Amino acid sequence: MAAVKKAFQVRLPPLPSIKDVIKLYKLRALRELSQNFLMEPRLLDKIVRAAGHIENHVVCEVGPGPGGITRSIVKQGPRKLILIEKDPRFTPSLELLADACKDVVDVDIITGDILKTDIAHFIPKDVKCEWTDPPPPVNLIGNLPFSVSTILMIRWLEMISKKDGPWAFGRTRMTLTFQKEVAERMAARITEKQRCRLSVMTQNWCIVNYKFDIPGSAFLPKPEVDVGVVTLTPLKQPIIKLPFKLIEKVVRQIFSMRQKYSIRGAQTLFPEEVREEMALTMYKMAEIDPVTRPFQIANGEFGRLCEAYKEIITKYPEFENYDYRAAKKIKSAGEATKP
Ligand SMILES: C[S@@+](CC[C@H](N)C(=O)[O-])C[C@H]1O[C@@H](n2cnc3c(N)ncnc32)[C@H](O)[C@@H]1O
Repeated sequence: MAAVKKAFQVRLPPLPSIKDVIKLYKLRALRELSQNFLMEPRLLDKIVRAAGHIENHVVCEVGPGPGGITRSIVKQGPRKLILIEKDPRFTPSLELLADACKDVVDVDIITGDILKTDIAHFIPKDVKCEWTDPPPPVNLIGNLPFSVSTILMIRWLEMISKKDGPWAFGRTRMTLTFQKEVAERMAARITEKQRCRLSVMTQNWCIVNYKFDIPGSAFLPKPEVDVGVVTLTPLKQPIIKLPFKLIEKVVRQIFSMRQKYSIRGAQTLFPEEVREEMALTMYKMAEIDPVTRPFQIANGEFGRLCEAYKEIITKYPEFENYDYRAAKKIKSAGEATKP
């Protein structure tokens, strides 16, 4: 099948509709793989448009499923398409599409788990840009499976912090869908209801742009929640310039008691005997009011708290590996075995 490339749109030869593809290959949606298919071409195009200019770009799509978004991507004339799909039942329909556009787009179909796939391996080396340059001609796009979206985002943020994987090529942009609540958390600013660990972590490395909502009714089968479309562009400089794991630990513990004074969460960074004293020192060094609630702390203020924590653990290295949850488990196991 020959595909014709126009100025800004690739016209594909006629293909069966996504609905027919699902019927043809008997693709009953699997709940365990968070399969909710988007059928409406207008919405599929809208997601891809949110990614901005992708003509001649290398595009990696996560979870293409029957290929609805994939078709919209192809129409924009990317140079190369990398499709990562865990469910092998979709391979024939993706191969059908790859064959239909083989004259204009080079398509790699990878049947595998996004959490175990080294995307960078499939990205041509010549797209590499400097970190401070505008983003490289590489885009990650996906109507993500709900079951992996948050884990994936945290992993990708760690890769961004290390300029690793798809970010070894520069500030690779992402256009992704999340459960509406998760998307709102990622974008939540100081004092907003959804503000949480994910807000601080995401905003520390990326500009988060909440684009639009998609109602659950647009998917087949209909999920119980609506969906939010978000674009993420890595920042040239993170707000907190410290190692990912240190920031994650401080932010996680501070948000562990969301409704309490934030110092209560910060105390859990230290062993019981020194907890109150050390957390107070940390707050004094950072010049943060201990009675502030976690969602009232700005990203830059979290930065000062992380710097203060780093100074404390440099002075007292014995606190560095303190793990509140593990210590609590050991304590309660000890109490359970007491006569
Ligand atoms: C919400 S559906 C989206 C399907 C399609 N892109 C659409 O918009 O209609 C999520 C897709 O991700 C796939 N998937 C689930 N877990 C995955 C994983 N760990 N790695 C790669 N793909 C995965 C599912 O099989 C499914 O095709």
